[in-house]
Amino acid sequence: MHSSKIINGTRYAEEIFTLLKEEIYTLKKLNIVPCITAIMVGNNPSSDAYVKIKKTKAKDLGIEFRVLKFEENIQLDELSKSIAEVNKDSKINGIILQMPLPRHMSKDSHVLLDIISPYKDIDALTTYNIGALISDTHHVSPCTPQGIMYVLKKVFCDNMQGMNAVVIGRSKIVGLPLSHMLLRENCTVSILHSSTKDITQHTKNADILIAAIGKKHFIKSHMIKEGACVIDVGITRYNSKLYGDVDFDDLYPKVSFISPVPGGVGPMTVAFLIKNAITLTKLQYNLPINHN
Ligand SMILES: NC(=O)C1=CN([C@@H]2O[C@H](COP(=O)(O)OP(=O)(O)OC[C@H]3O[C@@H](n4cnc5c(N)ncnc54)[C@H](OP(=O)(O)O)[C@@H]3O)[C@@H](O)[C@H]2O)C=CC1
Ligand SMILES: Nc1nc(=O)c2c([nH]1)NC[C@@H]1CN(c3ccc(C(=O)N[C@@H](CCC(=O)O)C(=O)O)cc3)C=[N+]21
Repeated sequence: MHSSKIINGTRYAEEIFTLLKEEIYTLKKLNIVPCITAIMVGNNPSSDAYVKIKKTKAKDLGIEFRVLKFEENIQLDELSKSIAEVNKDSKINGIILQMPLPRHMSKDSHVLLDIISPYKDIDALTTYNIGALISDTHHVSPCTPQGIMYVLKKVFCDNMQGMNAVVIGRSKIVGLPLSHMLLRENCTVSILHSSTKDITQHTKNADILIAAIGKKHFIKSHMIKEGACVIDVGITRYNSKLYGDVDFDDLYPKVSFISPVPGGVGPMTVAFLIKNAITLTKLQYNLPINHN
């Protein structure tokens, strides 16, 4: 059982990195150094910050991390060709197409993602890997939802059966895959979004509430049930400070568990990104993979 009310994502991430270090060491003995490439399009200060965090962690662990940056106004054809080249490069084991893409190409994001081989798809966002998750035949799944499930399993000692889980947000990278994973743990899942009529009516019913919206301090204490477990995914940068979707101080007295921003879900995302990269590298070399 988790001993404090505050879910310490940084500590859980360290737990995962300790295990991953051993796997990286084993690969090294076989002369294999996993190599990740992040593809960035346009200038987005948040994306720069996130990619920097990923790169620093990868390098710390002895994993190679390359960044390929393209101009915002690059043509779709040219970008597609470049992604295909990275995909073909046998030295590159895992690819991240950093989201969001510039507005003018966001409608084409699935076309661009599907250029990536499912065996190099660290974010598990290709059509194949989304299908594999649903059919339970996946090797990798999206990083942030994996990180959230890891901490929830710790908090609830692997038993979430019958709990009401309410997810706000239905993106392909967070809300949607997370909802599926909660369903697989036998939670009763509600997915809320921008057209949901009475958000509070649903959130008040949540034993587990997950906010993945991107709206600063959207969740206030009157919106939750006494004793709820609240996971804050949203990150808004405002005056160079980070804010979650949850008003932490307001909710704190009422919750059983709460994840902070920063120091909650973010570090878990990075941990599972590295884990996925190692899994994909092992698959490419036909080595046995660790399912834990
Ligand atoms: N900590 C971490 O590791 C990560 C954090 N994030 C952060 O999480 C947040 C969400 O990211 P992402 O899923 O990519 O974002 P998207 O913008 O793709 O999705 C946001 C979701 O929130 C819903 N939404 C927006 N406004 C409201 C509202 N007023 N009421 C109810 N629902 C609303 C949208 O509904 P609709 O579908 O109807 O538009 C949409 O489904 C962002 O702040 C992002 O920075 C993201 C990934 C990892
Ligand atoms: N293709 C793709 N894959 C992603 O995984 C992806 C993406 N696109 N687009 C954006 C989101 C966001 N994201 C985060 C990564 C690290 C932290 C993180 O480490 N946060 C720390 C510190 C944040 C800081 O100090 O800036 C924390 O919350 O404590 C957060 C968020 C990955 N994303």
